[in-house]
Amino acid sequence: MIFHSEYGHVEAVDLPIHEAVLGRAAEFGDAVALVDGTDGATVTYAQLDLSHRRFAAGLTAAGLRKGDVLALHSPNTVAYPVAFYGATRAGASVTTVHPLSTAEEFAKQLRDSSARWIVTVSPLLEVARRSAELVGGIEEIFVCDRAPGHRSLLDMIATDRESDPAPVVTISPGEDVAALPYSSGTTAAPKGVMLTHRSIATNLAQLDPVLPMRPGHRILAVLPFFHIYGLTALMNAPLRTGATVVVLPRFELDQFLGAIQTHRINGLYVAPPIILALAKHPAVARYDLTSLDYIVCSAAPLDSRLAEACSARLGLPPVRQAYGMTELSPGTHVVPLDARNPPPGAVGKLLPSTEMRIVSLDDPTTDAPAGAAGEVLIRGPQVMKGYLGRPEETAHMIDADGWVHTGDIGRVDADGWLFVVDRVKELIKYKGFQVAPADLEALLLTHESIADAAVIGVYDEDGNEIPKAYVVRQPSAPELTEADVLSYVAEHVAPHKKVRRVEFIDGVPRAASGKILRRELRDRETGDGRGSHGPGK
Ligand SMILES: CC(C)(COP(=O)(O)OP(=O)(O)OC[C@H]1O[C@@H](n2cnc3c(N)ncnc32)[C@H](O)[C@@H]1OP(=O)(O)O)[C@@H](O)C(=O)NCCC(=O)NCCSC(=O)/C=C/c1ccc(O)cc1
Repeated sequence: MIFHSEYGHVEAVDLPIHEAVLGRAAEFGDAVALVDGTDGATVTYAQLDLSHRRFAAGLTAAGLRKGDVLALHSPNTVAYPVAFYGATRAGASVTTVHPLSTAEEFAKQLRDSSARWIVTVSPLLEVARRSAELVGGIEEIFVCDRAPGHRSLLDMIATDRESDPAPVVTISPGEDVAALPYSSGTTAAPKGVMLTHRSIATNLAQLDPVLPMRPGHRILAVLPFFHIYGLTALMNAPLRTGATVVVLPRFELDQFLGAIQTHRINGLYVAPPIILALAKHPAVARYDLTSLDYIVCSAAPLDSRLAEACSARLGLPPVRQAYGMTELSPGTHVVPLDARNPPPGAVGKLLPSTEMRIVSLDDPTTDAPAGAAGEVLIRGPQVMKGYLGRPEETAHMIDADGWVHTGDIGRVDADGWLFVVDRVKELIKYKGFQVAPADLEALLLTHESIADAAVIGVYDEDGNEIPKAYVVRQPSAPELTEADVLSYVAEHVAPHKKVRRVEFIDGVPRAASGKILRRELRDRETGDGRGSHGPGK
């Protein structure tokens, strides 16, 4: 059985993403597009429009050509959209990079994506330089602020390029890749997710009826733009509709609450750890948060009691969940802003032009019985083009009929609300960031005192899923401690991928094929086989 959207159909948006988003920028003119939440500096729509065109011209003058890949390596700043849309206007595909990636992680992404250009910020310049050295072939590293020896975006957009106008590059929206974020998927190697101009632009149109934005609306961008959630909900969607985006470089509770108060924020798009803070942290009481109209939460499972505590404390309608994934540009389900009594725990209803199946976990060719849980399959214009250079993994993810096998287990109630109840894929979500257990296992095995290792997700006291390692010591290394293991991993990975708990065991349970029997580890964790891989609902 195929579930269809009650919101009907939207036409595919056949525009380059910079046109789809900034097409009305001239009309919005002097309205404020972006506010730097750290110092209050503003960028108007007219300035954003002009500066991204100048940056495109600067990149073209530097030698960037259509089809080149540019790595954007920055926390959220007001320059981020200028760099992103400037690069796509010049014809580049933008691979977005976690600003806290280690040089090795960044180098892997540069190598896999064949990136030739980097845009970074001065505090991250050393990592960017080291990554570039590790791979070679990088033409130039630009900085969004200023650093000796590197061209600055600020100077490039200040240049009067009347004689060197923005390049005219012909883009095929359905074919050309606008964004190339990296996803851990289910395997160790992160994979480049090819999102075309059309798939991202169409997803914005699909979100319109359920999460409308408008001029005068003020949105706080604290989740990172480098992930598709932030890129879509916090950058593309508001800038397309004339709203104002207040930008913060990272989540720091007082700064975040202060920004809501100062900038009279209307809409928050967050992940579960922020709902936790809003529900429980004493600091929340010190700020005037009465400007808030709604909160949307996505990226990881949200406990419904926590959601309820948050909305009750702030006197808001129920927290709206949304569901999606990088491979889906990202949205497929949203609890609409105007839904009166969404059932607690629902992640939403199907977006327009999106189809879904719920298939049996034992036999994916058959549907699960009505109302029963099964794997969620999705089809629609927001489906990615594929994983860059990985046809087999693409075919594994998108079947011959165009269905994306999400790896999430869900059920649909009689009113069409989707509930995500578990996950079939071996992926840990730490605060909404993907962590592939196989990635950490491979790293642990490079430690000379570790004979074998397995990693699973367990839940901490706040309900966050965290990576836990089961480690078998080498017989020659009985002195290896938990602290040794934690610090070894921390030295080699971005902070969100850190192993946060260690248990030493005599042997990793494996099938005859060598595959780790994670279910046995989970059972061992909970004693009853439930709960260690679900948010406790
Ligand atoms: C803001 C969060 C929720 C919490 O921030 P945090 O507590 O500071 O933790 P971080 O995760 O940012 O940082 C990890 C660690 O690094 C540290 N850190 C941090 N920035 C620094 C620093 N600049 N220096 C040094 N140390 C630092 C930080 O303190 C922290 O330390 P620790 O507490 O030990 O974990 C953060 O985790 C976060 O942004 N999570 C969301 C990730 C995310 O966007 N995922 C989206 C995936 S795509 C998706 O799901 C799409 C869904 C979707 C569906 C439908 C739609 O319609 C739309 C979207």
